[in-house]
Amino acid sequence: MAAPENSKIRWRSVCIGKITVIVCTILTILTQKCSALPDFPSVTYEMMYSAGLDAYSNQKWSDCMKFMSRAIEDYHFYTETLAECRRLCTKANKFNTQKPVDMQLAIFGNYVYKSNCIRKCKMTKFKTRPDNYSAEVDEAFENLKPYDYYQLCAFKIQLYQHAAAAAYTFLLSNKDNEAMQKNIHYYRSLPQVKDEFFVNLEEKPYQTHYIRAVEAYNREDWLGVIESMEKSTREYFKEHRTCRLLCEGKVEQEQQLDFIENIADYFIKVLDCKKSCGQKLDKIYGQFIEDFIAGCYHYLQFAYFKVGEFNHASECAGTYLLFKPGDETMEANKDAYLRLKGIGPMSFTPREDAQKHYDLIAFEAQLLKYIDEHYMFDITEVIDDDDEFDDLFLGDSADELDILAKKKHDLEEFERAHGFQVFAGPKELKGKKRVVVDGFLTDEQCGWLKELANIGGIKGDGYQQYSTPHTKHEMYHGITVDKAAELVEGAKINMTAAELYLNVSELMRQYTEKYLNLASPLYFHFTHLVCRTSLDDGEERTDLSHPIHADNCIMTTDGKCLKKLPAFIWRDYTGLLYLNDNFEGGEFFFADRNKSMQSSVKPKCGRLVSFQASDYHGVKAVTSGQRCALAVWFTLDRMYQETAHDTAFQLLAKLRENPDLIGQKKETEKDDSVPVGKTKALEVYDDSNVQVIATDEDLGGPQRMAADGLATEEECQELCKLANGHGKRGSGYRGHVSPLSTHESFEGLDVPEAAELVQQMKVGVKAVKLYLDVAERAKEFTARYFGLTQPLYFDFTHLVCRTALEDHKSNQNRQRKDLSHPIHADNCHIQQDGSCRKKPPAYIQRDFRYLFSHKTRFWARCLLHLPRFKSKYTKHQTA
Ligand SMILES: O=C(O)CCC(=O)C(=O)O
Ligand SMILES: [Fe+2]
Repeated sequence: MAAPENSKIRWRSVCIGKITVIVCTILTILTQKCSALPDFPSVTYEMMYSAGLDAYSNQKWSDCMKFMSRAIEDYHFYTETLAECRRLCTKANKFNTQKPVDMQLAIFGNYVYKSNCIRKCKMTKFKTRPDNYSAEVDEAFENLKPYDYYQLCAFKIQLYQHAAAAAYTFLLSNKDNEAMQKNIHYYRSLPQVKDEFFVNLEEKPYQTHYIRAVEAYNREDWLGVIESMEKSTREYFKEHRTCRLLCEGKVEQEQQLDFIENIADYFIKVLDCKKSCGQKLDKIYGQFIEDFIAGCYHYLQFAYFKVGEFNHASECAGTYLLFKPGDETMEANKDAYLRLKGIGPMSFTPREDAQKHYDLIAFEAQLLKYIDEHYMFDITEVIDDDDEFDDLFLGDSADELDILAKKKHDLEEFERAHGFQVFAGPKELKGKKRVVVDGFLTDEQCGWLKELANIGGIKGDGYQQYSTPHTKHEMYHGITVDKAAELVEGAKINMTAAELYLNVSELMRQYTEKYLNLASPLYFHFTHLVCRTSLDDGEERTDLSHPIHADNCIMTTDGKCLKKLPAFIWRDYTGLLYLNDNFEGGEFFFADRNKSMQSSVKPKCGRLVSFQASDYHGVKAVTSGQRCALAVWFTLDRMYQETAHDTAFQLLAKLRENPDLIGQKKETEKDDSVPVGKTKALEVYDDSNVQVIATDEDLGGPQRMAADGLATEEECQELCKLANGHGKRGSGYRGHVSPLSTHESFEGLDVPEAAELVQQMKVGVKAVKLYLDVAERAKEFTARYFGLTQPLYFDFTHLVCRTALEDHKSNQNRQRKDLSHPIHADNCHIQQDGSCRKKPPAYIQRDFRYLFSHKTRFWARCLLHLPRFKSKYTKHQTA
């Protein structure tokens, strides 16, 4: 059998730089004089541990033992004293929080006072002792590492009793440590090692008493049980308090945070630590005991019963039930006690200390649950914070309650007027702000919309033009509301169907807004009538029609909802209106962050389901037939509202006024409106030399990109020639020669000016066509790169050159401190506080901007100030 070894074979010095010098001096003192700690108040467990490690590596076994045991002793002294100071100061309050001018002020005032109290206490107890320990050393002590060294050093000098006890102590806290298991085994095999050598040197009083109580119980010594178990519970609460107080230590802070955020983050870490106290303490012989403290009262009630002290027995039964409500055995005992004389319901009032302990743990658990569900550890993570704001701002004054009642009444009126019936709410659907309402469409209306989708639907789910975007077993096709209006214009569908599409989506919007009781309006972000058609009817499938996802964030593998692009982070609510039920599968369902199903909704004609876009949801496989739905995503941000409704509305109004126009438009013209992503121009890029050289990450912000190769060298030269030869000074800046920097002149040529040049025969048509082509390329590439499914429009196109002025060509020029173009945004005015106001005279309609650049040999930098595009975002993450 192998001789004992240190559980961590590789030696790693934990010598702490700053203190090594001191340690060397102390070493000498300590090795000579192992006197009581107060003689050396400034010698800390950290120093002694370090000295012990030195002794260990120098094979000074006896010194190693001495230092390790002194280190352990000091660690106990230090932590107990620290807990004691914190305990003594818990009640140190100076400011009255009962009648405060400002509650927060009073609370923090008291913290200042408490902090002083703790500092004074530490000064008194620790005197000049340093109060700075490395997290690494503290962790070693928490894990009883010093016992590991101690056992090996003791073994080396054949102090088996010490070695066995230390090894055993270490093992109780490190059950899976194989090296120590082997050591214990070895020690046990030695003839000189007796069973009683294996003692737990870290046994706490509550554990000692508990063990005694159980032994007494086994002997049926009921008085013995009572005596020891009473002590055990008292000591347990004490130990628990100490453990919790020790959690109020230093916390590593990864980020620089605001005051309140800092406090909250700190508090959560402390709370997490406190929660672990139960796990840490509820152990006997290193074995975790479920419901430890409740179990103590079980023993007690039984022992009291045995000695005929029924009042105490009832009290302990009541205390047990506090921790384990509804426990059958104890309820039966309770019934039996109640039949005894002198025992009434009040006899079961839980013990005061137990009740206090319970209340604290329960409240902390509640807080932690809240934190778990709502706290944004990562600010990119989505939380359901709307309710909290509602809660915060909605007091319970009579006025506010009146408003609420009125809103509820309005909603009910709205439902009645339209014949809507709420089928399920938050309770059934297992999530707030979720609702299923029936009665939005008649069967006939569902038929029209379904037909509309089948006549005019475009392949894909509205975001990608693949016919099978989510599963290869189903085909998707859909139509937007503006396209539906175009179908009317092309005499492909009748007006009624398109009007219905427009109107029912508006009704969905209104209902969702009312149901959610929103203070600000909801806007359409994307409206899509979409069908999923099973491609292999009746086949066994394990996949989903739509995998679990959220509509406005990226679901991470650990279930977080990251509000980051490319998700549609501006989407706030989703409404799905179903059109049919004559298919198999296709149930909609809500899921939790572990992807477990919470509730499901069976689609049927006229059934609406509305929910928060951050809720996880999915669609079960459509195993046969076709499932159609009108899906609408709403946003609270007007900036993101789609134009499709306005376009459809206007076109339908025009067609109603001039029915002759219906069927007039030629097919070919219509083809231009195929969503971006499928145009010919774009397909060209698939094999072109365009290369994205920087993405949003490289460029430090979302929706940014830089690409090379959109024009060839010759094309660039050609464009520069056009700009240099014909650009107008100050073009675009009311003729100011140097509008942006006095060190540069600025020439530009917009598209009409370029066209005019052709007319005047100043330049050839080829050069201007190139100008237009390059602009078009950049526009298409932009749209494709950002996955836009609606066209971008040119707002302004400008071919410009900035030329360093002659006088600044010298060295002086290189030292210029100004910018060629001061920092600005293209569609808003930057305010002093850094925010950007989207208000005229800024070009608020501009959404994307592209610049083409070419450095010439001269001191000029030519730019094709490309379109400042107008767009609407209609991109979707692939679920
Ligand atoms: O059709 C449905 O029931 C849900 C579709 C969906 O979740 C989506 O398109 O994002
Ligand atoms: Fe969805």
